[in-house]
Amino acid sequence: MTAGPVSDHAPVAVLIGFMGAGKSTVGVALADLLGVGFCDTDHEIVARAGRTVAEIFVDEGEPYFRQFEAEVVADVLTTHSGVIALGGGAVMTPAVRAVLAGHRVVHLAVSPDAGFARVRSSKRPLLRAGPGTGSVDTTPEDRYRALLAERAETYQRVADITTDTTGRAPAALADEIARALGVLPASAPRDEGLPS
Ligand SMILES: Nc1ncnc2c1ncn2[C@@H]1O[C@H](COP(=O)(O)OP(=O)(O)O)[C@@H](O)[C@H]1O
Ligand SMILES: O=C(O)C1=C[C@@H](OP(=O)(O)O)[C@@H](O)[C@H](O)C1
Ligand SMILES: [Mg+2]
Repeated sequence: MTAGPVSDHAPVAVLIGFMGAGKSTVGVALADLLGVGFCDTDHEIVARAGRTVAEIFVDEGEPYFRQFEAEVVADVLTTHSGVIALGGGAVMTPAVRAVLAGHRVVHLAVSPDAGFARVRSSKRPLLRAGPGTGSVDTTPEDRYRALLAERAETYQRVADITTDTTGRAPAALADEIARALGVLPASAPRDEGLPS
């Protein structure tokens, strides 16, 4: 992936990574820290479709969701200059990887144990069994672990920066990402305890 933004209006950062890594949560913290807007592509999909992500998966199937998602990602990358959080599967679509070229892409990683603990009670369709969702022969935890293992290399390859979120607070992660991107506002407090 090429380093550096593709245009003056490019988003400050695009967060990728698996379900439960904290993209939506850390994205809000990072946008607040930088005083910029935040866009979550899943929220944008829900707003445009008038249905939840789970409803789209069940009613239309995953390929339809991925096509819709790719269109929304391509759109917000050209219109949104703040922080963007993608859904966990977005970068598995080749068209999404293509439009991410030249953007500042940050991979939020998470261990399988910590990530699954964060999402086990949620409504994420790929962790449920049924039409358009996961296999009925496996548990949600099996599906979580298998999908994470399947996607890990792609997240790593697409990102400019990777940070492990396991056991770390969203605010600390936002601070670290802003520093890594070199976009921390001048007024932000410096790290405490560093030698002067
Ligand atoms: N760094 C973190 N530490 C602990 N819990 C977190 C952290 N980041 C997110 N969470 C929690 O994990 C769940 C999933 O977070 P979310 O931001 O929706 O992840 P993603 O968008 O990557 O799927 C939420 O309940 C959120 O509060
Ligand atoms: O990993 C995935 O394929 C998905 C992740 C979800 O977003 P989060 O990663 O924000 O949970 C959401 O887009 C959908 O349920 C599919
Ligand atoms: Mg999310």
